[in-house]
Amino acid sequence: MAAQSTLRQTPNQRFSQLFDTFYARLAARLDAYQRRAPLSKRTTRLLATLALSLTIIAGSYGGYKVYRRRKADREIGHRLVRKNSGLRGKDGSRTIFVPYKDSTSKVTIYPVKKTTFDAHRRLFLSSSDRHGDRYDPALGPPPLDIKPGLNVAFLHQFLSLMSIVVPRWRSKETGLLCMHAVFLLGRTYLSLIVARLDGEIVRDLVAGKGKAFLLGIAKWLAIGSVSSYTNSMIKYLQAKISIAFRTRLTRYIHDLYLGDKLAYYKLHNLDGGVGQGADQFITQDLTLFCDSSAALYSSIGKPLVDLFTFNYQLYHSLGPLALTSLLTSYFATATLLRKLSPPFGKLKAMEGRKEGEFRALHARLIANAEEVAFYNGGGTEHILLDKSFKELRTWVQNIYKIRIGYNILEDFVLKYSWSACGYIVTSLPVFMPALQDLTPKPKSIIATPDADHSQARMRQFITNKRLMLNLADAGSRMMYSIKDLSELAGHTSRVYTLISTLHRVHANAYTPPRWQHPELYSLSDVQGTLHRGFDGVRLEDVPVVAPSLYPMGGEELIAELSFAVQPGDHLLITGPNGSGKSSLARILAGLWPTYRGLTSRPRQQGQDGIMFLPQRPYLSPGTLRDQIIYPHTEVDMRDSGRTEAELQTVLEEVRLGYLRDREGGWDTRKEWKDVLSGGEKQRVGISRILWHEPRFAVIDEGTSAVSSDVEGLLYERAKAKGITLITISTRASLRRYHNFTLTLGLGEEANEYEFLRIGTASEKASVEKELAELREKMGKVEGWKSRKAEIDRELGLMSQMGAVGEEEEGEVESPSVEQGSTEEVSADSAT
Ligand SMILES: Nc1ncnc2c1ncn2[C@@H]1O[C@H](COP(=O)(O)OP(=O)(O)OP(=O)(O)O)[C@@H](O)[C@H]1O
Repeated sequence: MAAQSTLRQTPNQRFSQLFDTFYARLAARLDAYQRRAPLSKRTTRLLATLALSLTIIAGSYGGYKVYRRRKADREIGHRLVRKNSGLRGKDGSRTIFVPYKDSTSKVTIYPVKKTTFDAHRRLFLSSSDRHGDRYDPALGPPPLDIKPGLNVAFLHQFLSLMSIVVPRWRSKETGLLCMHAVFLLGRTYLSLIVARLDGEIVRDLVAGKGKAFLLGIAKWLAIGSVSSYTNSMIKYLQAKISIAFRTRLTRYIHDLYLGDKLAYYKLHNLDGGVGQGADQFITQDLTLFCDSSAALYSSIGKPLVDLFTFNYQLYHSLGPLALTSLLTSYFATATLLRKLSPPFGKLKAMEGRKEGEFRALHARLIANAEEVAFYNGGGTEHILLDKSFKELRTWVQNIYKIRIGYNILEDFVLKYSWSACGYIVTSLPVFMPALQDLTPKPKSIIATPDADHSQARMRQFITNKRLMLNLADAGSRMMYSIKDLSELAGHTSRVYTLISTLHRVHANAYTPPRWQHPELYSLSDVQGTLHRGFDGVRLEDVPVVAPSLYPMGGEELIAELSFAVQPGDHLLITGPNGSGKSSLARILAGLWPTYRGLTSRPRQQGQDGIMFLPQRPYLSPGTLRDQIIYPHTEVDMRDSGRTEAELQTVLEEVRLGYLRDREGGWDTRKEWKDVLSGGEKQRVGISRILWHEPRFAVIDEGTSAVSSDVEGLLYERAKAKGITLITISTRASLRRYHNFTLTLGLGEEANEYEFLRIGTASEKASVEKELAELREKMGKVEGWKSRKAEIDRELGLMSQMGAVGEEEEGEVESPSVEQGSTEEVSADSAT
C-alpha cells in the first residue's frame, strides 16, 4: 500500500519530502556537531562573513542576469515594435511590446479559455420570450430590454460582470481589493484616534496644560502624516483596481468580439442588439463602469465600516436610547431620499446611447472624409452632427434639471438635518436630566474628582461631537453613493448588454419565442447547413437572402441556388447590379446564414483553403509588409519561414515592384488607404492572394480599377499558381479566363439564374440568344429615333405655346418682375 501511495505522489510532493528529510538530517548533524565541539567566536565570524559574501555574490549574479534579460527584452522589443510584430507562446499566449517612454514595455496576453465562455453563457444569455420590466431571477438572466435601475436585475448584471473582472480568489484583483480594504479600515481607525485626540487637545487647552497640549499637537501631526499616506494610497489603489477591471473586461470583450465567429461583423449587420456603436460600449461605457465600480468599493465600503465603528463608539458613550433615535432619523430620511430619487440609472444609460450615436457620426465622417469632400457635403454632415449633438445636449440638460430638486433635498437632509439631530441627541442629557440615567457615564467622568469633572465632560462632548459629525458624514456619503449606485446601474446595464449580445452572436442563440413561429428568414429561422471541409465550392438549394436585423425576416433575392465548383473550374459570376452577386460571396464566407439547403466550402481560410477579396479594398494599419501578408502578421510570416525576397517577387508579379523603394522599406508605416491609388489598392489585394496561395479565391470586383492588360496578367499568374478563381464581375472581357459562368438576375422578376460551361453548345446558344435579342433591339433603333424626333417636335410646339401664354401673364404682373430684375442686377454689380 505504502509503495502504491508513493507511486501516486506528484514530483512536487516527492521533492518536498526529499527536501524535508535532508533538512532534518542536516539540522541534526549541525546540532550534534555544535554540542560536541562548540564553534569559537572567530569561526562563527568567519562563517558569517562567508555566508554574507556568498549572498552578495549570488545577489549580484542574479541582478546581473535580470539586467541582461531586461536588456535583451528591450532590444527585442525595439525590433518587434519597428516591425509591428510580437511573440507567440506555446500555450497560445501572445507577447507584444508597447512603446513606453524611450523604451518598450512587455505585455503578455493569455487568451480566455473556450470553456470560460461556455460557463459564462448561463450568466448572460436570457431566453428571448421574456420582455419588459418584470423580472424573475429564478428564470435565469434578465432580458436585455429591462430598464436599468436599482433592482434584482442590476444585482445579477453586476455580479456577472464581477465574475469576469475577479475570476478567482487568487487573482491579482483580489489582492488589490484586499489591500484597498486594509487601507479603508486603517483610515476609519485613524478617524477614531483623531476624534479622541481632538477631545484631548481641547481639554488640555482649556485646562492650560501647556506640555500636554504640545504633546497632543505633535501626536496630531504624526497621525496626520499617516492619514495623508493612507488617503493617497486609497486613491492610488482605487485607480489600480479600475485599470485592472478594465484590462480584464476589455480582453474578454475583444476575445468575443474578434474571434472566429465574426462577431464584429454580425453584431452590427445581423444582430443589431447594440445599435451601430460597439466602439462606444467598448471604450467609454466600459471605462465609466470600471471607474464607478472601483469607486463604489470605497464610497460604500468605507462609509459602511465607518457607520458600524462610529455607531459602536457612540453606543458606548451615549447609550442605546440616543443611538436608536439617531439611527431611526437616519433610516427615515434615507428611505425618503430613496423614494424621491429620480431614475439615474435609466438616464445614464440613455445618455451613453446618445453619446455613442454622436461619436459614431463623427467616426463615419472621418472614414468617408474624401468622398464627402468630393461632393462638398460638409453642409449636410454639419446639419446631421448638429442635430445629433442637440439631442445629446438636451438630454444632458434634462438630467441636470432633474437633479436640481433632488440635490437641494439631499444637501439639506444630509448636511444639516443629520447634524442638527446629532446635536439634539448629545444635548438631551444636559437639558433633560431625567434622561441622564438612561445614558451610561463614561469611565473618565466617573473616575475623575469633582475639579476635573467638567473637563472630562468637555473632552467627552468634543469626542462625541466629532464622532457624530463623522457618522453624519459617513451616512451622507452612503446616501450619495446610492446616487452613484444608480448611475453604476446604467453603466452596468450597457456593458452587460454588450457582453450578452456578444454571447448571443457567439453561441448563435436565436431561439424562436415559445408557442410562436419565427419570422421567415429571420435569425431564428436558419435551417440550412454550412459545411466546412469540402474540396470545392458547392451550393445545393440555397436561397440567397438579404438578412434584416434580428428578429425581423430577410428579403429573398433568389429562391434556390445550386451549383458546384471543383478545383480548376474557374467561375465567373455576373449579373445586373443588386442581383445578389456579393450576397453569394457573403453566404460562402459565412457572414450571412445559409437559411436552407447546403453550402459546402473548404475548411481553412487562406493557404490551401479559400480566400475572399472584398469589393472595397481594405488596408490595415501597419507596415508595408503587413499590407501584403494580411490577414497574417509578421509573427506568422516568420513562423512559416517565408522571406522578404518572396514578398518582393509577389509585388513584382502584380506590377508593384517599385513600392518598397518608393515607400522606404518594408517597415514603413503610413495611412495606406490615402497613400495608394485605387488601382494600386486592388493590386495589393491580388498580391495577398498570390502570397497566401489559397486553393480557391473569390474575387469580388477585385480588378475593376486595374487596366485590362495588367488584369489579364494577374489572372494568368493566379491560375499558374494553381488557384481556382471565382470572380464576381460585370466585365464580359473576363470570360476568357474562366470555364464557367453563373448569371444572376435573369427573368421577369430578376430572381432566376443560369450556370453554364463556357464554350459549350448551350453556352453558345445562350450567348447567341443574347446577341439575337440585342440585334432585335438594334433593329428597332431607327424606329425609336424617328419617334424621338416626333416627340421633340411636339414638345417644341407645346413650349412655344406655353411661352406665348407666359408673356401674356407677364404683361399683367410686369411691375414686380421689373423690380425683381433690378434687384438681381444691383446684387450682381455689387458682387
Ligand atoms: N447588409 C445588407 N443587409 C441587407 N440587405 C443588403 C445588405 N447588403 C446588400 N443588401 C441588398 O441585397 C441585394 C443584393 O446586394 P449585392 O451586394 O449582393 O448585389 P450585387 O449583385 O453584388 O451588386 P453590385 O453589382 O452592385 O455589386 C441588394 O438589393 C442590396 O440592397
